[in-house]
Amino acid sequence: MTPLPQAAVARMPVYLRVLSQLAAAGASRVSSAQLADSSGVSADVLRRDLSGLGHLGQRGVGYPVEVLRQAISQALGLNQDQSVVLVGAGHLGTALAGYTGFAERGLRICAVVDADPALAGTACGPLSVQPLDDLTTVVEDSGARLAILAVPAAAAQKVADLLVRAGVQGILNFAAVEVSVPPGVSVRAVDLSAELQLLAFRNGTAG
Ligand SMILES: NC(=O)c1ccc[n+]([C@@H]2O[C@H](COP(=O)([O-])OP(=O)(O)OC[C@H]3O[C@@H](n4cnc5c(N)ncnc54)[C@H](O)[C@@H]3O)[C@@H](O)[C@H]2O)c1
Repeated sequence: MTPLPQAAVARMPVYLRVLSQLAAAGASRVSSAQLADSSGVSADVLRRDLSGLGHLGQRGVGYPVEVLRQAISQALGLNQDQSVVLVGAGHLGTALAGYTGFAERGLRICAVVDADPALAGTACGPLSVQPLDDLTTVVEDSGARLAILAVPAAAAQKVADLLVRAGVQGILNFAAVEVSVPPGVSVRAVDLSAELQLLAFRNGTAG
């Protein structure tokens, strides 16, 4: 099967979330119109995206919810749990470590690392904080290929470098600074302030 286009991959988690909600509500089939509507895309875009997964839908009958959910999970590599190392056990890190919703999406925070010696060995969600000196071993031993950066901006690049050297290939960066990574490693930045500013602008509430 040809690889999915990047734009389609970016929309897959949204389809997956809607399908999970439908499955939880007991639905066994969904029409492309309904799935498209709930996902905020056009039916054409949805059909094109899902055609990359094989022939799963039937005209007039729709898609089988569970089969489609499995196919998307497999395409995203989520049918086997993805281990994620979390760096930074502060306010944000603690909230993320305690979030139970990751597991439902095939993601598992397997370790929490922090530079503050006072935090080493303390609880962060269900995990115990490990010292920064152990970061390389933690990544190597867990086999984690994903990491979350929840450290101050000033520390982000240094931690990203350590993570990449240890084998991490994807970083979700919450720090308000751009981090550079070598080719083959991906970074996605989360900036809630920017999202809120965008909403304020769109709603005309800015100024
Ligand atoms: N993107 C967003 O929308 C968003 C929202 C909230 C916070 N943030 C950012 O997330 C980061 C964390 O925020 P917070 O409120 O949890 O801060 P915090 O100060 O509560 O926690 C930061 C933690 O990082 C640890 N740390 C510092 N240097 C480190 C290093 N080199 N290696 C490992 N750990 C290190 C500290 O010991 C501390 O426990 C900050 O950069 C903040 O600006 C972003």
